[in-house]
Amino acid sequence: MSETIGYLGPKGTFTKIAVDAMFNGEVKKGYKNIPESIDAVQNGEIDYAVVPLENTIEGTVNVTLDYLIQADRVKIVSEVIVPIRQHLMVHSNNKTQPLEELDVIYSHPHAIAQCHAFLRKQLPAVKAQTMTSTAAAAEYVSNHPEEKVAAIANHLAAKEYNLDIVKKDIHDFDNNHTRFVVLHKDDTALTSNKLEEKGYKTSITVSLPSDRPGALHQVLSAFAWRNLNLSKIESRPMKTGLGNYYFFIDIEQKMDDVLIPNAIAEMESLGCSVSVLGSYPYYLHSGNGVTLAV
Ligand SMILES: O=C(O)C(=O)Cc1ccccc1
Repeated sequence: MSETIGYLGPKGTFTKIAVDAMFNGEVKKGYKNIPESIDAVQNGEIDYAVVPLENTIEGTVNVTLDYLIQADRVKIVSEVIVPIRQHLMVHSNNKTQPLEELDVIYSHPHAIAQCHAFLRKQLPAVKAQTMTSTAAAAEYVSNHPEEKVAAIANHLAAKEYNLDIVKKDIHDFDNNHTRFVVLHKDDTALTSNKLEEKGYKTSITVSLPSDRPGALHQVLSAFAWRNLNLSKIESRPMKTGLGNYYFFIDIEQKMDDVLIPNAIAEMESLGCSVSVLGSYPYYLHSGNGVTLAV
């Protein structure tokens, strides 16, 4: 039986680009939001979910990180980094309308944030309003030719919803990439037969004991003296009170039998709670097919 892959839908999202980079002929199912796709893996309704974790311009996708920290029954099994190009698009009936006359520009909050300077400098009077995804914004614009609206989305969404790109590459910084992770119910790493492996990461969460001075320093030294390279450390509120945090940590190395388990044992002996979210290969999507013929 074919496997099912869940993603933030509808068709034409950046998450769908990540899905297509990692998977082939499997069944693909779009969800209205990221938590729904993570729940679907946890319930066994689908086999894998692909979710955005962080972006070079806008940083962490908090909803994904918070959900991953709480979702104890899913593991990260793979990662793909995708180049992101944001374009402004309108219904073809409105392609000659001056952009200053737009009432609303719709998109996903992360996409709006990635184009913040463009919107503020070039279209300061136009309202930016969030939608559940960039493709949902494109779909709305396609269904409302009578409204003075535009969407920020990718070239596939423009194609899928028959929209005209009126301004391309409106993201504020050229180096715009998003890191997507693949979630699964068990921790078997998922390798790609299409992309070249760039390396391996192990992701963990750590919560500190409440009243131990220097605990974070000691946690970091457990990695430092073992020469374990960290590529991300981010704190997120535990939601139990001000000052209580989880730390999400990426170690730039595959889980081994000695170094990482011993670092975890050292942190636990300090009174920390540690859980391993996954040890997985990561890939870079070349952006093939992302060039625009406009
Ligand atoms: O809305 C989308 O297309 C998504 O997949 C979420 C997202 C938004 C902006 C950059 C990367 C991912």
